[in-house]
Amino acid sequence: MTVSETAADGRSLEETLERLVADVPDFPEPGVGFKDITPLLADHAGFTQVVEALAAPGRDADGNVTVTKVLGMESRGFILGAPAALHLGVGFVPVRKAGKLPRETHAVSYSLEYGEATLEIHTDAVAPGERVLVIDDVLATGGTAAATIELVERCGGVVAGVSVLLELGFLDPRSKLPGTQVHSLLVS
Ligand SMILES: O=P(O)(O)OC[C@H]1O[C@H](OP(=O)(O)OP(=O)(O)O)[C@H](O)[C@@H]1O
Ligand SMILES: Nc1ncnc2[nH]cnc12
Repeated sequence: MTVSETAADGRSLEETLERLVADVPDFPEPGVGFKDITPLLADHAGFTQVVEALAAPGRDADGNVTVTKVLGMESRGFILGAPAALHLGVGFVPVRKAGKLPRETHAVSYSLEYGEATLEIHTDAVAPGERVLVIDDVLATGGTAAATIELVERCGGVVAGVSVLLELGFLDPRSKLPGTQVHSLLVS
C-alpha cells in the first residue's frame, strides 16, 4: 500500500521515495541490495513528508491521535521515530542494541542471517495497556520488528501498528508479524 500525500515540493510520496532512496548493490555484502535513506534525510521536504506519513497510523480516521508513545529501533528507527513522535505530540521510546540502556531492561534476542542480535527496552518505558506505534526505516526479514513487538508485550503494552518506509516483500517479513498491523510506505 502506498500513501500518496504530496510534499511541499509537490511530489507524491512515491516520487519522493523513488527519487531520494538510493539502491546500493552488494552492501554490506555481495547479494544485498541496500536501501540507503540518507539522501531522503538530507532533503527537508522529503524528510518531512515521510515522517508525517510514517506517523499517520498513529491517528484514527478523524485525525485523533490513538497512541501515547512512538518506539524506534536503533539506529535508523531513531532518526524517523523521534520526529514522528513530536509530530503526533507524544513521547519517544528508544529500542536499543544490547548493553546501551543504563537501567533495568527487557531483552529479546533474534537470529540474523549470520549470528544473532539483541534488542532491549527499559522495563518502565511502556506502561501496561499503553498503545504504541513502532517505526523503522526498513522491514526486511521482520526479525527486528518481531523482537520489538515482543519487548512491548513484555512491558504489558499493545502495539497499535508497525510503520515503515520500505518493506522488502520478497523476504516475507509479515510471516514473522502475525496479527500485527503493518503499514509500509513502499513495498519492493
Ligand atoms: O527486518 P530485519 O531483517 O530485522 O532488518 C531490518 C532492520 O535492519 C536495519 O537495522 P540495522 O540494525 O541493521 O542497522 P542500523 O543500525 O543502521 O539501523 C534496519 O534499520 C531495520 O531496523
Ligand atoms: N536491504 C536493506 N537495506 C537497508 N537496510 C536493511 N536492513 C536489512 N536489510 C536492509
